[in-house]
Amino acid sequence: MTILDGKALSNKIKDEVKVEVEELIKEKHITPGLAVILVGSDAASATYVASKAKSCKNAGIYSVVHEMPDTITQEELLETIKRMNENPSLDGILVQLPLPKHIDTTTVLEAIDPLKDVDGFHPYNVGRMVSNLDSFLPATPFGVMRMFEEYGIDLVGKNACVIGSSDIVGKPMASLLINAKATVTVCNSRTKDLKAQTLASDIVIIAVGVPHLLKADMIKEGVIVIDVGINRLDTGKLTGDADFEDCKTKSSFITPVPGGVGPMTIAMLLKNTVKAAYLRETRESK
Ligand SMILES: Nc1nc(=O)c2c([nH]1)NC[C@@H]1CN(c3ccc(C(=O)N[C@@H](CCC(=O)O)C(=O)O)cc3)C=[N+]21
Repeated sequence: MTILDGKALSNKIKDEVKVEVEELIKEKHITPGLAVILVGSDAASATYVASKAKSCKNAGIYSVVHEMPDTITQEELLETIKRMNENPSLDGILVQLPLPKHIDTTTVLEAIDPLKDVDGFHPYNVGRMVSNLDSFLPATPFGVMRMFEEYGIDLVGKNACVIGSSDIVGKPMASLLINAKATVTVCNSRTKDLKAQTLASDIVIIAVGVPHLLKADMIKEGVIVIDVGINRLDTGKLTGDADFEDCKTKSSFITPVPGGVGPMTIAMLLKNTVKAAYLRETRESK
């Protein structure tokens, strides 16, 4: 059994990004810039945003966190995005999710310039991703794919089960696996026999937000378990959607929580920001 060490791998990627940023500065005189919009005062969101800002700073990426109260109107938010779209020194724009209920998330995400869409949530990038064209890839599934690559995990012909069909994780994850020639099943809360699906799978990727949903009796010997869940228990401890101690007894590879997929998400966001900075000249000639 091998633990997929997302923490260590994310540090390696962050070092790569640092070098890429130095090159951009030296050769093109561009310092990559990321704008993060944070609406409201959710504690978890604020923590993630602070962590993103810190990682940017360490990598030499300029970042601004634009905080807005949850009383803001949708129009004010759209106006802010428009200004950021037009600001040439901001290469990436990220609107931290979830947004307050009175704001329509789709409208907001569609307002971001697709060439600055470092989250890869704009329909333009979603469409390109599904069509296997070059695009910004959503950071979490992108990070999972990078983990497979680094640990030499071959996806061709594998049965992969994605549990959870969100726009942010499940759907893009399924797309990337399909493009990698895996055979993909996507399950959701209405799936009739989840255990039948997981037992038939070589790879199980779970992203549902239910602590310890995946147990050893649901997986076959030698399975690869990717746990995207991050749940804070009453004790304050973080735990995943898989019962790690139980599932590891049958897994060939498994990600821990914390220290698995989470840190990869931030590393791939930095990668996407560098990619956006390389597009700066393309944007300006449009
Ligand atoms: N527009 C947008 N883009 C996002 O990418 C986005 C978002 N909204 N909203 C919230 C989710 C969540 N997310 C995480 C990033 C890092 C960790 C991470 O680094 N987790 C650490 C632990 C962190 C801790 O100790 O709390 C770990 O798993 O080891 C987790 C979760 C990005 N998200």
